[in-house]
Amino acid sequence: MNLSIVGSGYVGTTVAACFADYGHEVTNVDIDEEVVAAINAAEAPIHEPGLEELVTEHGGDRLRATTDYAATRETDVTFLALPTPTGDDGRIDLEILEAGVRSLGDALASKDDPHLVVVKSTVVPGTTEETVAPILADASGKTLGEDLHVAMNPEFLREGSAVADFRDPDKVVFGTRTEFARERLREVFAPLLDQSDAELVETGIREAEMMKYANNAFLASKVSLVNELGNICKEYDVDAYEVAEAIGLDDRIGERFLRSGVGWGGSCFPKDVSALVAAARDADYEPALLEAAVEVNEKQPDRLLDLLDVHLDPDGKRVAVLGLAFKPGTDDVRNSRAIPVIEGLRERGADVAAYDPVATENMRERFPDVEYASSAEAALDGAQGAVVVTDWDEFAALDSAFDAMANPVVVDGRRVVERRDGITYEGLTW
Ligand SMILES: NC(=O)c1ccc[n+]([C@@H]2O[C@H](COP(=O)([O-])OP(=O)(O)OC[C@H]3O[C@@H](n4cnc5c(N)ncnc54)[C@H](O)[C@@H]3O)[C@@H](O)[C@H]2O)c1
Ligand SMILES: O=c1ccn([C@@H]2O[C@H](COP(=O)(O)OP(=O)(O)O[C@H]3O[C@H](CO)[C@@H](O)[C@H](O)[C@H]3O)[C@@H](O)[C@H]2O)c(=O)[nH]1
Repeated sequence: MNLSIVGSGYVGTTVAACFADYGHEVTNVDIDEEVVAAINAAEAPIHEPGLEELVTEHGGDRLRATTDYAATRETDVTFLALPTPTGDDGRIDLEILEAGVRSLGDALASKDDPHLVVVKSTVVPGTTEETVAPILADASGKTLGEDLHVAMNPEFLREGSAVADFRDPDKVVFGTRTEFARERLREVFAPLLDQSDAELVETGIREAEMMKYANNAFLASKVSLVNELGNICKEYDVDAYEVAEAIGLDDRIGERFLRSGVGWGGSCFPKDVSALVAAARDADYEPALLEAAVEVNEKQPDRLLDLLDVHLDPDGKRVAVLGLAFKPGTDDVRNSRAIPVIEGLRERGADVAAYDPVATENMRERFPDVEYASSAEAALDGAQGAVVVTDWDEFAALDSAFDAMANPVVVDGRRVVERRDGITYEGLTW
C-alpha cells in the first residue's frame, strides 16, 4: 500500500521505517528539513536501536521524506504522528496537530479517491472526531464517511526499544467508525499481525483514544504506588525490592513496572497523565488517584535529596549526579528526574558534577553551567557525595571509583550500585 506519515520523530520515523520494511511504499512528511534530508540520505534522524539499519535499507527507496504535503495525495492512508504537548494549564495542546491537519486537508482537496486519515498521536477522547475530522472536512471539501474517513490507532512503543516494540506489540488497536477505515487498517497492518503475537482490538474511536491514556495512567500510577509502598518500607527498614519481587509473583499484580525509586519521567507519562487529569476536571470529575500519583512522583526527588542531607550539608561541596537520561537506553532528558535533582542540589549550594553515557549534550542545553564529567569515575573523583538517578548498567560495576571520593556517601535512587563495603550507602526505598 501507499502510506504517508505526517511527523517524523520517535513515532513517525519508527512507524514509517517498519512499514517500509513490511513492503509498503512510505512517505514521511515533516517541516524539519534536516529530518527530511536525513531520511532521503538513508540516515536515521533519531537514535533508536535497529532504526538505522531499516532506514539505511529503505531510505530514499521505499521510504522517502518531504516537506511538501502534496505527497499525501499519492497515498491511500495518512497517519498523523505529530506532537501533542502539555499546554500551560496542564491540558493537551492541539495547536501543532491542528496546523498539520489543516495542511493535510488542503493537500487532499485535489485528490479524487477516498482517503483514510489515522490519528496516531496521543489525544484525549473526542479529539479525532470533534477536532481533527471537522478541520479535515473543511479544508479538503470532502465528505466524512464518503470520500474522507478518520480512525484512531494509538501507539504503545517505548523509547529505547521503539522498533522492537512496534514490530512485536502486545496489542494493536483500531478505533474506527466505517468499514472502509477498518478494511484499510487491516490491510496496512496485515504483515505486522501475521508476524507477531499481537492481539487485534477493534473498537470505537473514543475508546481507542482512551485506551492509550488508560495504559499510560495505569503504568505511571503503578510506579507511584510502588514508590509509595517503597517510602513506607524505608521508614520501617524493609527492603522494598524484596517485597516487590514477592508481590509480583501474584499474576494479578505482575512482575513488571515494580522498580521503586526516584520516579517516572520522559516525554509521555508526565504529559499524558497531566492531559487526562485536566480532561477529567473539564468534565467536573476530580481524579484523586491520578493527582496522588503525580504528587508522589514529584516528591521522590526531594526524598532522595533529604536522604543526602542526612549525611552531608551539600553547600559548597562537590556532589556527583550519576545518570541524566529519563531512563537507560536513551539520550532523552525530557522530564528526567535528574532535572529536579540538579535543581535541588544547586539550591543547596552544591557544585554538581554530572555524568551520563549518552545524555550529556541534551542536559547541557538545560543546565549549561553544570560540570559534565567524561566518566562516572571522573564525576566521583573528589566528590563529597553522589546520587544515582538513572539505572544505567555501567553504574552497577562501579567499585574502586567510590574510593576516589573525598567522602563516599552514595544515595541510590534506582537500586543499581552493587558495592556496599567501605561506603555510606543509602537506598531510596530499601
Ligand atoms: N515518543 C514516544 O515514545 C511515543 C510513544 C507513543 C505515542 N507517542 C505520541 O506520538 C506523538 C508524536 O510523538 P513523538 O515523540 O514522535 O514526537 P517528536 O517530537 O519526536 O516528533 C514530532 C515530529 O513532528 C514534526 N512536526 C511538527 N509540526 C509539524 C507539521 N506541522 N507538519 C509536519 N511535521 C511537523 C517535528 O518536526 C518532529 O519531527 C505524540 O502525540 C506522542 O504523545 C509518543
Ligand atoms: O518499574 C519501573 C518502570 C519504569 N520507571 C520509570 O518510568 C518512566 C517511563 O519508562 P518507560 O515506560 O519504560 O518509558 P517510555 O518510553 O516513556 O514509555 C512509556 O510511554 C510511551 C509513550 O506514551 C508508551 O508508548 C509506552 O508504552 C510507555 O511505557 C521512566 O522514567 C522509568 O525510569 C520506574 O521508575 N520504575
